[in-house]
Amino acid sequence: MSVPFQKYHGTGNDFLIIQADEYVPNRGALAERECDRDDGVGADGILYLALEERFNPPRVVMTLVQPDGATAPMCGNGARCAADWAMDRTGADSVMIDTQAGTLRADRTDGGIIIEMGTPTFDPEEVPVRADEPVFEEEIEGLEVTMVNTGVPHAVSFVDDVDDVDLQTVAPRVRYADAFPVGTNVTIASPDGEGGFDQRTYERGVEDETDSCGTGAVAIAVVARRLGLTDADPVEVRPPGGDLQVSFNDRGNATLAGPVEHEFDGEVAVRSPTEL
Ligand SMILES: N[C@@H](CCC[C@H](N)C(=O)O)C(=O)O
Repeated sequence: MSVPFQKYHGTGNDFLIIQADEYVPNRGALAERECDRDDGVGADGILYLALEERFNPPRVVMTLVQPDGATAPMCGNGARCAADWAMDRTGADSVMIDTQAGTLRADRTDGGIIIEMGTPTFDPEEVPVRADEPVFEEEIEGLEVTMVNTGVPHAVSFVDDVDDVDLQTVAPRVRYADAFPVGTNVTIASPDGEGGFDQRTYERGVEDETDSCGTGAVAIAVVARRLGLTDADPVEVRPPGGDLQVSFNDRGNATLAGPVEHEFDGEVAVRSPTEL
């Protein structure tokens, strides 16, 4: 048996998209196999999308299954890819994306897709981090981090030059630190001198650095504003895979904007339950 997929990426953060009503007996096993860049199609995750066209604007229920087989409550670039996918199918220029972290509005722009990212929080219970107070610029496993949740947890650290950091060595220690009951993504940023930042993120669930992370870009902008490191709006954030813009609206919510590309389509084999 096989199921069709569409491959999308948002600034290099790439996903297989599978319609949620396709029969996939073990979503975790499929993600582990097909996200592998040597033996599978290769991706940072599989997005299962259920399109509900009866609403105006149309709605999409999004579930991200990561390469480790687990689901994540939110994904900024994934949500932008999901929006583009839904807009291609419906002709709409706006859609609502239902995620485990809330319902987000997405709109088509000249340069790609912009999405409203919910309200970021430093509250230790909501990040979550084992601490009595919000964690600002505290050393955890050798890295000075500020903890924020932008849909998923990020440990944000500002450094002089992101390219000077050995992320593969530094990040796993922080990602698995005892302070984080559900782990954390690790995002480093260096100021560009004009209110923007270069970004690198080591992602929980991928267990590796990715070319871009949308919730990470928002985390950088939110923390930088809070620490007085920028007053730019939009804040330009540059992960290795492309350029993202983070803005702030009247409701205190961040928006995330950037390009999305539909790369190719294909099919992946799925096993029937009797073969598992
Ligand atoms: N790449 C995503 C974030 C995906 C979830 C993350 N790896 C987690 O497990 O928290 C993004 O663009 O935000």
